[in-house]
Amino acid sequence: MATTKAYAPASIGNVSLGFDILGAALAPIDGCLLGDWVSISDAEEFQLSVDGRFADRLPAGTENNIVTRCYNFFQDALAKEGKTKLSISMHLHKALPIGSGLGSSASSIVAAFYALNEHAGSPFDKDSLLLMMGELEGQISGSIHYDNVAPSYLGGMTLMTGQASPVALILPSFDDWYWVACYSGLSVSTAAARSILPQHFDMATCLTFGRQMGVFVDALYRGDKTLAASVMTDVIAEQHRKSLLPHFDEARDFANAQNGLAFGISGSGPTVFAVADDLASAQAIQTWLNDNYIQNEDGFSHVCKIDKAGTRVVSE
Ligand SMILES: Nc1ncnc2c1ncn2[C@@H]1O[C@H](COP(=O)(O)OP(=O)(O)O)[C@@H](O)[C@H]1O
Ligand SMILES: N[C@@H](CCOP(=O)(O)O)C(=O)O
Repeated sequence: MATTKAYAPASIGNVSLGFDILGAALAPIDGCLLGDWVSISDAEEFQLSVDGRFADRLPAGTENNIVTRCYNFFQDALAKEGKTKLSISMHLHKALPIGSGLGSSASSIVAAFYALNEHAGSPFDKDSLLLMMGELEGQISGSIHYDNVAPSYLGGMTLMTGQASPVALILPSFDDWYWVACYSGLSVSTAAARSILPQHFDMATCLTFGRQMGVFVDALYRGDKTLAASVMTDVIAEQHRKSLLPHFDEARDFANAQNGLAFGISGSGPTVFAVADDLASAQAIQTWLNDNYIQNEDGFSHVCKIDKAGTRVVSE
C-alpha cells in the first residue's frame, strides 16, 4: 500500500517587525521534530485518525479538523483541473499545541497539503499550493495570512509579496543566531488576538513599520546583524496583545540583560521568542523562561535554529 508522510515545522509569525508578512521556521538544535506530521494511505473510504501529545485538544469530529478541510479543498482542486480524485485515508500526528503562537494550524495545513500533493504525483506547483494553504489558514484564523504557512512550507525566513507568484520570498538569515521559543502552556486564539487589534494606524506607525522592514531586509542581505536586530520591534500588535501574556515584560528585561539581540511575541502568542548569537546566552534565557514564563505542565521551550528545509517527506 502506498503511504506518504509529511512533516511541517513550527514557525514564528511576524518575527516582531513584520506583522502578517514575515515568518520563520524553527528547528530545535537537539534534533527533535517540532511540528505536526500527516500521513496518507490508499483506502476505499476517507477517514482521519489522530494521535500525538496535543491530539486530545483538537475539536471533536473529523469534519471539524482542518486536515479534513484540506482534503476536501484538494479534492475539489483536482476535480477542477479534470484530474482523478484521491482514494485515501489520512492520519494527523498533532505535536503542536493549539492556540500557542507556534503556527499550529499552519503546521497541520502545510503537512496535509504537501502530503496530498506528493501522493497525487505533484499536480500543483509551489505557489498554487501556498495559495491553498493561505486560504485554509484564513478560514480558521479569521483572515488570510501567510506568515506561518510560507515558512513552514518553504523553510527559512520568508517575506510575503502580496503577489500570486511568487507568493513568498526566502530571505537570508544568520546561521549563528539561536532562537529560543517558549510556550507558556496557555491558549490564545489567533482569531481573538486579531480581533483586538486596531483597524487603522497613524502615520508615524506606518512609517516606522515600513522603515523597519526595508532596513531589516537590507541588513540581512549585507550580513549586518546589529542593524537587523535593532529593527526587530513590533509597532503593530505587541502593545495590544502583551496584556494576554503574564510575565512578558519581565521576560523581555531578562533577555535584554542576557545579551539577547531581540525579543517578542511569536505569532499571536502566548509563545515568546528571544534571539541570541551565543549558545550560553540562549540557554540562560531558556532556563529563566522555563522557571518564570511557563504557567502549567503543557508549557515547553526549545533552543532552535532556523529550519531551512521546510516541509518534507519523512520515513515511517
Ligand atoms: N489540525 C488542527 N490543528 C490546529 N487547530 C485546529 C486543527 N483542526 C481544527 N483546529 C481548530 O482551529 C483553531 C486554531 O486556532 P488558532 O488559535 O488559530 O491556533 P494556532 O494559533 O495554534 O494555529 C482552533 O479552534 C482549533 O480547534
Ligand atoms: N500574523 C499572525 C500570526 C498568527 O500566528 P499563530 O501562530 O498565533 O497562529 C498574527 O499575528 O495574527
